[in-house]
Amino acid sequence: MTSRMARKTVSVVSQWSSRVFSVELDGSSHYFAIQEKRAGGEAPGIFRLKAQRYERCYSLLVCGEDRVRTARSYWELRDKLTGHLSPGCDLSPMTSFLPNVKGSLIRGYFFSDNSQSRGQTERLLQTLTCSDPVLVCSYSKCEDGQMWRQHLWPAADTQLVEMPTDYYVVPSEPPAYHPSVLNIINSDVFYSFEEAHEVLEKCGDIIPEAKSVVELLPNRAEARSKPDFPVIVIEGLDATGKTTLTESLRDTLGAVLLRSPPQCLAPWRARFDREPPLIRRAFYALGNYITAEQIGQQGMKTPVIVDRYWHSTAAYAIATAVTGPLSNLPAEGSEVYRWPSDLLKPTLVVFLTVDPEERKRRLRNRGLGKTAEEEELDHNQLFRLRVEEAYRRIIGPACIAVDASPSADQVLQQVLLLIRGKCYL
Ligand SMILES: Nc1ncnc2c1ncn2[C@@H]1O[C@H](COP(=O)(O)OP(=O)(O)O)[C@@H](O)[C@H]1O
Ligand SMILES: Nc1ccn([C@@H]2O[C@H](COP(=O)(O)OP(=O)(O)O)[C@@H](O)[C@H]2O)c(=O)n1
Repeated sequence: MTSRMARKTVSVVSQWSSRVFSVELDGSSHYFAIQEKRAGGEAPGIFRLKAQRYERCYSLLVCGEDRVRTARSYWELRDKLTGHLSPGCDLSPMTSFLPNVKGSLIRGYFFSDNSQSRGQTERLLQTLTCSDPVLVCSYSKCEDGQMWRQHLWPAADTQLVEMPTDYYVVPSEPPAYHPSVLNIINSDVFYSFEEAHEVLEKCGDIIPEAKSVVELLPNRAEARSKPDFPVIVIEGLDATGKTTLTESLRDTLGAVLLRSPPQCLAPWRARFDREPPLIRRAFYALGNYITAEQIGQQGMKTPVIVDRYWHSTAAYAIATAVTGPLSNLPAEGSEVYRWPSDLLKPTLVVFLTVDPEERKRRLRNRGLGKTAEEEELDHNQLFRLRVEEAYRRIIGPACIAVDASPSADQVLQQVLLLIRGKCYL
C-alpha cells in the first residue's frame, strides 16, 4: 500500500511530463521540461551554462504533505547541503510546477558537480535524511555532449513509484509570471486572520515562541466598530523617513502613534525573521491584527498615526517570493494585491519615496549602511523596484505616493495637506 508520505512523490512523478522546472541562477529564472523521447535541438539554457564545466547535475524536490513542516524541511535541506557539499558544487533554488495550476509549486535545490567529487556527492545523497520525502534526480550529459538525460533516484520514499524510463531535458517557455506567484496566496501573503493564525497554531510544537504570540492575539469574536477618528498609515522602504514623519505627525495632530509589528511582538521578531517565509509572513500578518485592535481602541479617542501596516507586509512578501524583473510580478489588479476583508482599513495610506541614492545616503548617515547591499546593487535594485511596485499595486485602500526627498518639514507639510484634504482635520 502506498504510504501517506510517499503519495505526494508518486503524484509528482506521474505528472512528470506536464511539469515545468525552474532554476534560479544569478537573478534569472531558467526553465526546462522533460520528455520521454529523445529530441534534437539545443539543451535548455541552464544545462548549456553548466555543460562547459560539469558532467552531472542534481535536483532535490521536497515533497511533504504538511506545509508548515515542508517549509522548514526545505530550509533544513539547504543547511545540510551547504554544510556537506564539496566546494566545487554550487547550489541554486529550484521549483517545479504545473503551469497555471495554483498551489502546484514544489520547492527544492539544483546543483552541479564536478567529476572529482561525484562519489562524495552520491554518498551524501544516499545518506541524506530530511523530515519530509525528497525526490532526487540526477542529470547527465548524453554521449553527444549536447542533450542531458534525467534519472530518478530510487530513494527511500520513491520505491513505490513505478520507475519511469529515463527522460530527456528540453527547453520550456517561461510562464507569464514567476512560478512563486502560483503559491503566494496564504503561503506568502495571508488574506484573513484565520489563515495566518492556523500557521502559527501549527508551529506551536516546533517553535515554542509561536505559543506566546498566539496568546497575544485579539479575540476575533469581538467585532469592533469603525474608529471615530482618522487613521493614517505611513509606509515606505527603510530610511525613507517614516520615523521622522510619524513622530512629527503625532506631535502636530495630537495623535497616538502605533506601529506594525506592535511593540508587544518585539521580543519574538528576530526569532521569526529566521524562519522560512510561510512562518515569518504569518507572524507579520498577525502583527497587523494586534495593531488593528490597538487602532480600534485609540481611534475612538484621538487620530491615529501608524508606522507600517498591511502594505508593508504584503509588498515585501510578494517582492521576496518573486525574483527577477518587474514583469515577473502578478499583473496589476491581481487578487494577490487585495486588502484582507477582515482587517481594519485605514483612512489614508501615504507611501514615502526617495531616490535610491538619497535613501542610501540616509542609511549611511543613520549608521546602518550595509556594504553587502552596495555589492549586490543590481540584485537589490530589482528588489527595491519590485517592493515599490507591489506597494503601488495594493488596493482597498491604495496608497498615495509622496516624494520624501525634500526637507523633513516640507514632507510634513505635504502630508498634512493630504490628511486635511481627506480627513477634514
Ligand atoms: N526629509 C528628510 N530629509 C533628510 N533626511 C531625512 C528626512 N527624513 C528623515 N531623514 C533622515 O534619514 C534617516 C532615516 O529616517 P527615518 O525616519 O529613521 O526612516 P525610516 O523610519 O523610514 O527608516 C534619519 O537619519 C533621518 O534623520
Ligand atoms: N507591518 C509590517 C512591518 C514590517 N514587515 C517586515 O519587516 C521588514 C521591514 O522591517 P524594518 O526593520 O526594515 O522596518 P523599519 O525599520 O524600516 O521600520 C520587511 O522585511 C517586512 O517584510 C512586515 O512584514 N509587516
